This record gives sequence, structure tokens and C-alpha cells, in this order.
Amino acid sequence: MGALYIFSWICLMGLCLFQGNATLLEDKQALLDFINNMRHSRSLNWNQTSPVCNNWTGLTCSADGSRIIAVRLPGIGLTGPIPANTISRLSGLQILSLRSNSISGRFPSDFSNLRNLSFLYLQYNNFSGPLPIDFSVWRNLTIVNLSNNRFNGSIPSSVSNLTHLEAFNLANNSLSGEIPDLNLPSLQQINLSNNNLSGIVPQSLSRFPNSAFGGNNISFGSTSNQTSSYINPNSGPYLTSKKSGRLGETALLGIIIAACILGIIAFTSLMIVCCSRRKSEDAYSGKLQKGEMSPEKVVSRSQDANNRLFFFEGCNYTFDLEDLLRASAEVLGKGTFGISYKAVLEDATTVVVKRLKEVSAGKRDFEQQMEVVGSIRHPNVVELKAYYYSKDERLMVYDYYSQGSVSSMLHGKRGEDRTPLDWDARMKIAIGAARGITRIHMENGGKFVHGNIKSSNIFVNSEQYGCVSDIGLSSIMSTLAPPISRAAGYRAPEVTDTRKAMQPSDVYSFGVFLLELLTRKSPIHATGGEEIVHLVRWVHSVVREEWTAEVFDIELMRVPNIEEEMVEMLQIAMTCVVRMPEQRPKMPELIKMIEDVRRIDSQNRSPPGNRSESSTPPPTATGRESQVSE
Ligand SMILES: Nc1ncnc2c1ncn2[C@@H]1O[C@H](COP(=O)(O)OP(=O)(O)OP(=O)(O)O)[C@@H](O)[C@H]1O
Repeated sequence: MGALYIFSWICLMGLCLFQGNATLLEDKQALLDFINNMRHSRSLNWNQTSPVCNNWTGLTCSADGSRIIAVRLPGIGLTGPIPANTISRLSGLQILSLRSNSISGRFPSDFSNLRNLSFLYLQYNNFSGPLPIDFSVWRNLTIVNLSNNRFNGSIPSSVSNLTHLEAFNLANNSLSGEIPDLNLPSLQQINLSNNNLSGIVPQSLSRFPNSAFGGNNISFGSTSNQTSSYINPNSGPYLTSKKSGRLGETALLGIIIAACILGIIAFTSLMIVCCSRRKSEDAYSGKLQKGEMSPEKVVSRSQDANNRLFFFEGCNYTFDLEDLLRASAEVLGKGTFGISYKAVLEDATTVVVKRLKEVSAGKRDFEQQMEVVGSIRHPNVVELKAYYYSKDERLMVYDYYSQGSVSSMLHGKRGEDRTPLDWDARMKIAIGAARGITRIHMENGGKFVHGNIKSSNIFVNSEQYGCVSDIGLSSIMSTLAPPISRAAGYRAPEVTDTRKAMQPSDVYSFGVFLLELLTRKSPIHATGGEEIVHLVRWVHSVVREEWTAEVFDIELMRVPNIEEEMVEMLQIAMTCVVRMPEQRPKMPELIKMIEDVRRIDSQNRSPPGNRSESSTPPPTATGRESQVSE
């Protein structure tokens, strides 16, 4: 009897295990059916023979390995409609992210089978047609992002049944009709902006800011005809009142005549100013272009008001644009965003002037961005000292870092002239850069993105810690580095697709920078046979073949007892360059991870927030900067 019991128990367990495997096999088949029936420009390592869990890109299995619970495939070039009866067979699915692809067609009706879905990210695709009528089938939905598609029709009232909903984003679609009453206490974020919605914002959503409903024909609060506040895509919030009557005809005529006279005066003065400014700026640009400055006076004092260098508070420089124009200048290099010059002023002050090309932002946006950048004071961030804006010329002024960038330290001199960077130096550069980027990410309510992390933008401060430069340019410039360029080697895969840098893409670039520090290889380099090598792919292939030691810079291999630390740093770098942005660590975590590899020194281990307001150490610079220590 006992034996029979044990036998049946074993059978039962066997059946369970078999069933578990069967479900996973079914999930695997559903995914293969999906990917084999959908165009995608990136190849995936999904093949029939390899195990799904821990192996296939973009998937997460349940803890017991019996089901697939997350599919994350952002920015892999998926094109066309989602094939029916594929993804919808993953009945254990909780997270689905197919954002930043080119998926078209309607919202798949069979997604109603995904009863466990909690997080749905389909933003930045080409979905069209109406939203699903019955949202209540997904009782667990917590975050829904369907923004930046072409969905039309109205917002279904069934959304109000999603009691777990915390974030709901339908921005930038073509939705119309009125906003339903969404009495959802857990809802923390909503964005319905830039649709064709009309009517009023229901009371249940009045706690959200106006910007959540901008770009629609929605009115707020009172429904009375007397006064209501409208939000219009072009003009922003404004008040209209039915009481305001029409202007009398005489008054109107008076205004038109006055406007004409003023217009003529303004036009004439503008022409005079433009002609004289154009002359002086052309002369200035010409000198910078030639990489030389003559002592002749290029801008007259009377024009200083229009040609003013804007210095940030606390900057101890006393020169003006005129002095800068008289300085002797030498081209340091041509970057993605312009040319950088080393300028030595008459009193021996040495600065770097970056002359920007193709700024896409207007004057106001440019100035605002400069204000943000100029306000960042941190030992691991290269300070922007001053800027200049005119119609034809935009300049940024920094301290000159005489040791050159980390790029030139790693790849610059060859042979006997070369001073190798030892392990300590590289660790200090890594930790400093991590702290600098973390500080930059704290700006703008924790949303600021650097967008151009690379070794030629990282210098060392007076304490030899990494120091990050070139902040805030990627968002105001229209240029993107060409696909085969050193800059492109740092670019996260999703940035190539969406052309939009985010904080996780900075983390990716930082990971590439760490790999560069460890290998002393450029992110994109040609081998003897002219073959283009991508550093991330190369490191992956070497590590996969278990030749880890081969990865490291030969100069480091000579140093005793650092192998373990190098391997730990390699692991950290590899976590930064994973394909899925949401799987990359955040910058503050990276500081901790790197600090844990080696206790560099206690003085430099305080969190960046505590250190940002401290007296800024100067760079290892020539010129007149005072040498205040960190
Ligand atoms: N403050 C500085 N001190 C010393 N050298 C600098 C300074 N700023 C830039 N450089 C160097 O000048 C050269 C040109 O810099 P620039 O920033 O214009 O281009 P980049 O870093 O090569 O590319 P990108 O424009 O994409 O940042 C680079 O070698 C850079 O390291």
C-alpha cells in the first residue's frame, strides 16, 4: 500500500514536472511563431535548440522556470503587425515591452488572453485603430504606455476598472472624444497630451498637472460659459472669457497704423544692426577658422552689448569677447558638434573655446540649456565658464586641461613618449567619471541626460579623478555622429533606432568607456585587415570563449595582484552594455559597485550629492586658475 502511495506520488510529481516543461515548451514555440512571422532588423539568439530561460535575449522566466513572464524587445526593428495567436499564447506573461519598434496594425485583439499582464509598453510604434474596448480583462495592469502611436477613437471607460493602474500614457496619438471619469486612487501618472480630445477634465483627474492634457481641446474646471481655461497645442494654457467683446473699428484702425509705423522703424534699425554685426562676426569666425588671431581689434566697444560673453556666477575670469578675439588660438580638434580651440589670452590665461555648428535650438532654449549646464558645480564635472550666442556664432568656454583627455592618455602617444596609465589611475578615472555622470543625471529633476559620454570628453582633475565635459549638447544640436565613427561606438542600440539619448543610454556609453579603460582599445577600430571591430561585440566574443585574460590591456597585465579587480570591473562594464536599457544599472549603483572593487581612498568616497557644493578643484590646467584641492 505504502509502495503504491510512493509510486503514485512520484508519478504525480513527474507529471507536474512534465507539465511545467510542456508549458515552457509551448511558450517557446509561441515565441518562435512570433519572431518567425515578423520582420525584424536585429538578429536574435532565439533558436529551437537552445534553452529559453537565461539564454534567449529579452526574456525572463518565472522563478521555477516553468513559464515566460517577461518579454522585452525594445528597438529591435520589429516591423508590421503582430502575428495573431503568437504572443497571446504566453498566458503567464506579466511584462510586455515592444516599444521603439515599427509595429503597425491594430491593437492585437487576442492580447485579451494575457490575463496576468501587469506592465505593457508599446510606445513609439505605428499602431493604429481604436484602443481595446474592454480593458477590464487585464485586472493586474499597473503601467500602460501606448504613447506615440496612431491610435484613434475614444478612451474606453473600462479603463476605470483597472484598480492597480499607476501610470497611464496615451500621449501623441489621435484619440478623440471626452476623457472618461477615471476614479483610480492608485493612479500616480497620466499623460493624454497631444491628441484630439475635447470636453472637460473630469473631477477625478483634476489632481494632475495641466501638461498631462495639453495639446487637446480640453477645458478645465468650471463648465460655465463665463470663464474657462483652455489648453491649445500651439499657445499653451490661456484664459478666454466670453465677456471680452469685439474691438471697435476705429480702435482697430489705430492699432494697425501704429503697428505699421513701429514695424518700419524696427525693420530699419534691425537692418543697420545686422549689417554691422555680420561684418564683425565674419571677421571673428574667419580668425577662429584659420586657427590664428591677430592683435587687431575686431569688435568695437560700442557693440559689446550685443556681443557679450556670458560668464557664470563665481567664474574668476575677467576677459571679455574682445580679449578672446585677440588671443592666440590653436585648433585642438574637430568634434561632432564643432571645433575646439585652445586660446591663450594676453595675461596667459588659457581656455578652451568650443565653436558649435548646426545648433537646432533657438536662442531661448540654447540659453536655458547653458544656464542648466553652467549651474553644475562638481569636482567631477568640467565647468562651463561662459558662453556666447549670436545668430551666426555660438561659443562655449571651458578651462583648459593640460593633460589632455582620457582618450589621448589611452591612445595618444606611442613608443617611448608614452606614459602608461596604471591601474590606480584608471580606477580613479572610472570612479570620478561615474560620480560626474551621476551628478549630471541629478539635474532637471533627475532627468538630465549627457548624451555624449566618451573618452575624449573625460579629463582628470587636480586629484587625478575623472571629470566629465561636453554636457547638454546632444539635445540642442542637430548633428549625430556618423555610424562608423568613434562617437558611434559609444552609442546604445536604442539611440541608433530612436535617435534619443536617455539616462540608460549614458550608462551604456559609460560601460563602453570602462571597456576602453580596461582594454585600451577604441570602441570602433579597424584591424590590420581593415575589418571594423566593435569593442562591445569583441569583448563579448572573447569572454564567451573564456579567454578573459586576453581582453585586458597588455600594460595592465604586467601589474601584479590586480587581476581580480580587473575581472570585477569587466563584469561591471558588461552589465552597463546589456542590450535592454531597463536592465542596465543606474549611475548611483555604479558608483557603489566601482567603489566596492577598490577602496580608493576614504576622502573621495562620500556620495556625490554631498560633494557637489564643495569648493571645486581646478583641473590640472595651465593658466591662472588657483589650485584649490578637492
Ligand atoms: N577643456 C579641454 N581641455 C583640453 N582639451 C580639450 C578640452 N575640451 C576638449 N578638448 C579636446 O579637444 C578635442 C576636440 O574636442 P571636442 O569636444 O570639440 O570634440 P570631441 O570630444 O572629439 O567630440 P564631440 O564633439 O563629440 O565631443 C578633443 O581631443 C578634446 O579632448
